[in-house]
Amino acid sequence: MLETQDLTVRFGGHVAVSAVSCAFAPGTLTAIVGPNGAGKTTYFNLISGQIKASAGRVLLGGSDISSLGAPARAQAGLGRAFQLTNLFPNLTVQENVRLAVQARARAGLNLWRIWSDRRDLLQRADEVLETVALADKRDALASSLPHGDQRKLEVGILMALEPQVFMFDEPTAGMSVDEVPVILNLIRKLKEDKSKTILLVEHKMDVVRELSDRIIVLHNGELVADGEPASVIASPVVQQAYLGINPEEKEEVAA
Ligand SMILES: Nc1ncnc2c1ncn2[C@@H]1O[C@H](COP(=O)(O)OP(=O)(O)OP(=O)(O)O)[C@@H](O)[C@H]1O
Repeated sequence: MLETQDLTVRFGGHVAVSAVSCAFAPGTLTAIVGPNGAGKTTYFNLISGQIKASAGRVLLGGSDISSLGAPARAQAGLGRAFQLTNLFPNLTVQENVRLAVQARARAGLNLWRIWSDRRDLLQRADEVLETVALADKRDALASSLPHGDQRKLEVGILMALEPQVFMFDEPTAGMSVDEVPVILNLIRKLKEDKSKTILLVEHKMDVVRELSDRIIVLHNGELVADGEPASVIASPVVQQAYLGINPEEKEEVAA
């Protein structure tokens, strides 16, 4: 579904992502882990087209999308949650999702079509809001929602866009303890659709271990480990050097 070939970016003399080659299959959730500054977010930015690669290629469904900008990549099927920047703060929760449903339906700017399809669009928007547990807040302004609800709304918008690839960068960051399970449940639900490819950047190893089918580890921009979760997490070199875990804490991680 998604593949990077020798993907590289340099900022001045610093190689932030270095010749990363990796393929991500449909029906899998791959966690991308590594210490701060390892290049995880930059790798995401290269895939979604936020920044331009210095070298290498990104393929989606076998097509080379390297020359496309971020909007065209989104249209091609790459869906990324952007730390709340996808939200229209002054629109209601329902309107935010409705716009995403509409974009998906490619109703575009044809006003007649928008009007005639409006009921369908709203119905689909409401279905999505049920899924992300925001139906009772459909009339609230997005800006008035607490942080956790805004993150849920962002996932809802992404779901409404129905991308082939879902990219989550620390989706539970800044959430309260009781909000975290809601987002994790949503990602679990997404996993049930075996046609979707999910990429997750996440520091919380308990989340990674529970959700992922595969873990890749970046360090200094390089791909240094790739495999099924138990073996990657258990690997001493990954624990000590790349996840910053002391050998004494190993028992805790393995538990
Ligand atoms: N636009 C930029 N210009 C210069 N250097 C950058 C830029 N973006 C990222 N970097 C550098 O690239 C490296 C990788 O950063 P990146 O944010 O991708 O790491 P990360 O693994 O996501 O870290 P974290 O876990 O802290 O979010 C860092 O050294 C960072 O300072």
